[in-house]
Amino acid sequence: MPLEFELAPGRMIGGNHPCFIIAEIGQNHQGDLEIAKQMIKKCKEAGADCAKFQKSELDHKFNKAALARPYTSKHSWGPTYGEHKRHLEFSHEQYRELKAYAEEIGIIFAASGMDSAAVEFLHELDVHFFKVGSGDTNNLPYLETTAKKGRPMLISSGMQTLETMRKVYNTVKPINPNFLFMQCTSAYPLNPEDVHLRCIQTYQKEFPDIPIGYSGHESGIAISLAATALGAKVIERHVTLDKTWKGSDHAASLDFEELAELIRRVREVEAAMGSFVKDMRQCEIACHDKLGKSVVAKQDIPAGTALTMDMLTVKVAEPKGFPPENIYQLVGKKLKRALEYDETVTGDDVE
Ligand SMILES: CC(=O)N[C@H](C=O)[C@@H](O)[C@H](O)[C@H](O)COP(=O)(O)O
Ligand SMILES: C=C(OP(=O)(O)O)C(=O)O
Repeated sequence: MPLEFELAPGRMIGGNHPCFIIAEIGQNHQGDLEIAKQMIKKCKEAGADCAKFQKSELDHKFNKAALARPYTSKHSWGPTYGEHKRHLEFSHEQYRELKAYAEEIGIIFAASGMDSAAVEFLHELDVHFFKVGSGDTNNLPYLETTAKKGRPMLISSGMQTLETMRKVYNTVKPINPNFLFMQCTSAYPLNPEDVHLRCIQTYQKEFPDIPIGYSGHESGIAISLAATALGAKVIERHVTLDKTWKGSDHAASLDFEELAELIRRVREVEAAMGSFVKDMRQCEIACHDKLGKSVVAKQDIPAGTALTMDMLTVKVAEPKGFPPENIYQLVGKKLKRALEYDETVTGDDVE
């Protein structure tokens, strides 16, 4: 059985617990603390379980040459990648303020630690769990030190192979049993044909003792709902105040109306998943009473006749009678009483 575990105080995930919805603010705050707070508030109002950021310690996440790389994209906040990232990076003090604000308005605060130093800071910050972004999923030393902190881990899987995910499982599992994998394809925005929802099922088969989630970078909500129907226990989606703003992730994000709609629909899909057992449901009885069919006489049939199929038909009948799924059991049975054309046949009418 897939594991259930407590992701945050009082909030279990996995099993039949409600899907945990992470609104990924990421770096869509444009480097502006007030925008970040406004977004946390909107995450809460939309009904998300968690508002999430990305914390990097830039000298740990990137080497010097990567920081010096020119970044000429229209989404760039500086001439080099380092300057771009520095513009988007909140300080420790600002993180403390954001976490306090999230707690004040009653939404779980989280951030992915984008390198081991960031994880160290988030651990000090006392986040409830660690999100491992796809960039660190094959970073085995990072996984080991993060797992040893003893907090639950949500491990994304963009840019990875199944072989690598097996290594990740074998690295984390012996240290920390409370983790899950999230299907993810790291492209922004993500085309439907690149989503590969079936990998959710691959993970469920390969790693049957952990819950599976979905981190999506597509547009719209349909694919995340399908992921829920396939059993995703955590859904993470980027959110934005404006999809047209500068920044690599805005176009692949949900606005807050879409986020609210996603959450409503996720709850609807969860309610609809129901039982593996097929049966007539209580709520179907009224329809069955009105439109359920019975066996009726296709002709006048004298008492004592041995029934044949050509004497019988199936109709919505009053009163209800013999169930059509058992009609062949009537063949050869003797009638105890005469039946008129169109009369309901009941079990009591035959010997
Ligand atoms: C793989 C990964 O980390 N992906 C993150 C999570 O989805 C993204 O938010 C990136 O941080 C973002 O797309 C980077 O954009 P730029 O390079 O413009 O800062
Ligand atoms: C990169 C991240 O997530 P994902 O890989 O799930 O998109 C993240 O959480 O920072």
